[in-house]
Amino acid sequence: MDSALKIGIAGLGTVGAALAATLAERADYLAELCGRRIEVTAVSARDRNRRRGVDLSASEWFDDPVKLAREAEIDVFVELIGGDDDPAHAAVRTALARGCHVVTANKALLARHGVELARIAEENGVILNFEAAVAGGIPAVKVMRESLTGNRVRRVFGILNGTCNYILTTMEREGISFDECLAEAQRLGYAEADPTFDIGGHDTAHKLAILTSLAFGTEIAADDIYLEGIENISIEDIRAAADLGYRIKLLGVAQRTDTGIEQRVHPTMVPVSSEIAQVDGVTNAVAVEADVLGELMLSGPGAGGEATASAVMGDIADIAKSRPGAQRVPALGTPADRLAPYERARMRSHEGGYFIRLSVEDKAGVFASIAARMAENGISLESIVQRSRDHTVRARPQTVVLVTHATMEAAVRKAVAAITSEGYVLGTAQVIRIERPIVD
Ligand SMILES: NC(=O)c1ccc[n+]([C@@H]2O[C@H](COP(=O)([O-])OP(=O)(O)OC[C@H]3O[C@@H](n4cnc5c(N)ncnc54)[C@H](O)[C@@H]3O)[C@@H](O)[C@H]2O)c1
Ligand SMILES: N[C@@H](CCO)C(=O)O
Ligand code: NA
Repeated sequence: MDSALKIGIAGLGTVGAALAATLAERADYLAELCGRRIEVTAVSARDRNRRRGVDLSASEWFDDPVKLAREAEIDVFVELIGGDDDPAHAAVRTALARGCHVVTANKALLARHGVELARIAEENGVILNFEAAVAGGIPAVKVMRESLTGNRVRRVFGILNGTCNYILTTMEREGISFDECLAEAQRLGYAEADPTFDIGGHDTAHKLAILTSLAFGTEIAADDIYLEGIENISIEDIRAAADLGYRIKLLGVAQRTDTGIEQRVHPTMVPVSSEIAQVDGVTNAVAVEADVLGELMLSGPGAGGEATASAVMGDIADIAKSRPGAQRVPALGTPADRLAPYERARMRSHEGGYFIRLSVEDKAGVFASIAARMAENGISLESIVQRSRDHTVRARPQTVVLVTHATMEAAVRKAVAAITSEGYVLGTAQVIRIERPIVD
């Protein structure tokens, strides 16, 4: 048997503790599979005394993860701290620069510094693996990076945040409030340390930026992704969507257009009959349209300690099995210095269907006025429905729900602004884009 692969784990929270426990529990099995033992020889976390359900007494303790990355006697540095800044950034750079392989689950770090880190890995002939950073336990990175090479991708999209999907599903199924659902997602270990990253869509944007680079061979461009979170999705929206045969999902979508690559994250309506609409709870999905392969959808556990530890363990085992020398394929699929510049398509040019929910005063002419403003902006309507709880009583406010045929984002914005300026709209118009699913 070859000499043991020594690993240092920085971050012993939900994922780090689950990883350490999993590696310990199946040490012999992994040794058999990899031809060498995987030993955790160094660890770092904030609280040395916290109970983590695994015996780490044989590992050297470092209070400073950067010191661990710089000085520990390790072959692989596993970064499970989180955040796009130091110490995670400094620790990963330090480890790569000194010739250690790196495995990370940190999508925020990769979205901001991924190209730089891939370059340092290539310069030093070491491996940078990050399967857990996109869609948790689903093998999405490897598929995009390796299995689809040679295809031209037209669109890649998915449910990339387990916390949001858990909230939306649980609100619909169990009628529990948004805040209660979020608290439960936090308790289950799905949410980020700061959950506004989840519900505000930032976490989905980080993962989308990485997926876009892998899918289109471009630099990672996380800034300025069009972003809307799920904070404003109410149970009324979920019910109105259901009445029309749709479910609401937070999707990250990247697609090639005539003017560049469109990247957007927003609540999206998908037909209830589609495969992606059935992806419930913490489950994630990644869907791809590729020219040789056709259509593909992967789904599976997207967050949580064990699911994420599974992806990290696979990345470590890949390194244990690899022969000395450089990575089989570059971290981002394309060598860092050959990544194409990212050309962003403007969101105003986005074309698709829209769901619009308006709360309006109950007075004569409103319905006709709404229809007229839509027509003036060249928007053709699939349906326009006035929803009133009691048709025998003139109740106010009234709800009007519109579904458009494919139209331009700019036209929808103009029409909604025109309707709002008429003075009969109460509150803010709710606009949710409709996505064509990959498998109906
Ligand atoms: N929880 C999930 O389901 C999940 C899934 C995929 C990816 N991730 C990613 O994995 C990483 C870890 O997530 P988590 O949920 O385990 O987070 P966590 O907050 O539970 O754990 C973070 C760990 O890092 C340690 N840490 C933080 N700052 C430190 C510092 N300055 N020095 C030393 N240690 C420090 C903490 O002590 C803790 O042990 C993040 O990048 C996260 O985005 C998490
Ligand atoms: N907070 C993330 C963890 C997995 O990346 C989520 O809920 O999907
Ligand atoms: Na993954």
